[in-house]
Amino acid sequence: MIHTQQLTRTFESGKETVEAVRGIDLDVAEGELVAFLGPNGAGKSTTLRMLTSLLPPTSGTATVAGIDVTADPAGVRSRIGYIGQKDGAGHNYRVWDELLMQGRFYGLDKQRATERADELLGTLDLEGMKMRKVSTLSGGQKRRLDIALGLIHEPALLFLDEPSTGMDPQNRANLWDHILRLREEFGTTIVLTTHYLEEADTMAERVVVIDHGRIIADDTAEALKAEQAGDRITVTVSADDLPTTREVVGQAGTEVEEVPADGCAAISFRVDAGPVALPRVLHALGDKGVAVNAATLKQPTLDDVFLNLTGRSLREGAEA
Ligand SMILES: Nc1ncnc2c1ncn2[C@@H]1O[C@H](COP(=O)(O)OP(=O)(O)OP(=O)(O)O)[C@@H](O)[C@H]1O
Repeated sequence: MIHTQQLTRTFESGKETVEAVRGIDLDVAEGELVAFLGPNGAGKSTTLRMLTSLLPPTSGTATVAGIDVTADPAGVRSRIGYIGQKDGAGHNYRVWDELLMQGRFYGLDKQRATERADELLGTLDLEGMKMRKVSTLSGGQKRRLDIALGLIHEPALLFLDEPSTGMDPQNRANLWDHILRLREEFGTTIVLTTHYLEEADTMAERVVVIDHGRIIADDTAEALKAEQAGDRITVTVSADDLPTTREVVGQAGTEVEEVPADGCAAISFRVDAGPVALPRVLHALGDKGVAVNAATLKQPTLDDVFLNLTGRSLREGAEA
């Protein structure tokens, strides 16, 4: 569905050259749900804008839905839906009129535009809003209308730039229900950007981590966490039990770290499958007569993955 080779975009800003996207190679298959995750300024939106033909690449190539973005930008646009960061609906129009206008803009005849508008009002739970002016909708309703507008011409590929930014958790969950339903019902390929870690983690099946204009990791959230960070067990034992604990832990895991405290020490170590390893380690320690004062298991987040890859926290970047 998407194929890019060394996709690059630079901006001239005064005397400075900003390398926003530096050679991205990406393949997205039909039906995938892919999240671009990265801190502010990483190049996510610029990449999306090139893929949607809104911005010409400085160099490199991109084929989207079988069409070269540089050779035929209008062809790309007719085959995709794009929902940008700012809402695109005209605030003085009624929801229904907005949908019909968008349908006609994409070349649907009146009957088809009406059918699609009706379908989408249903799919996106906006039936009650049909005759309301856009300006009177809540933030979550407006965002759902944006999505309906992006889908009116039944694109097989949908791009969403930070679809849930600024939404409260309930609206965000609701929006995700709708996005996931689109996939299930229509097999829509979805590419979105986010800097919400939890969102990328739980919703997208594939996470493309972007930093400084480059893809630095690309896999399922599960695989990224297992490869890049791993589960960590920490056991606290008395100083007397330290030598035996070191021995057991050395056999059970890797990357062992020791933090001494008053008369005791916390030993933490990395394991592959924490929930399985933890009881085994506790058993092994018990068998050797070690009294464990406390034990914790920490499973990694995508922030740990980002930290491991870059030495920086994505959370800090996102809040900057
Ligand atoms: N029109 C422009 N002129 C100059 N620099 C630009 C322009 N558009 C983007 N940039 C720069 O390109 C870099 C990448 O920006 P981009 O908007 O793609 O990042 P992003 O990952 O989408 O960030 P955010 O999460 O904040 O939306 C940033 O350094 C940004 O300042």
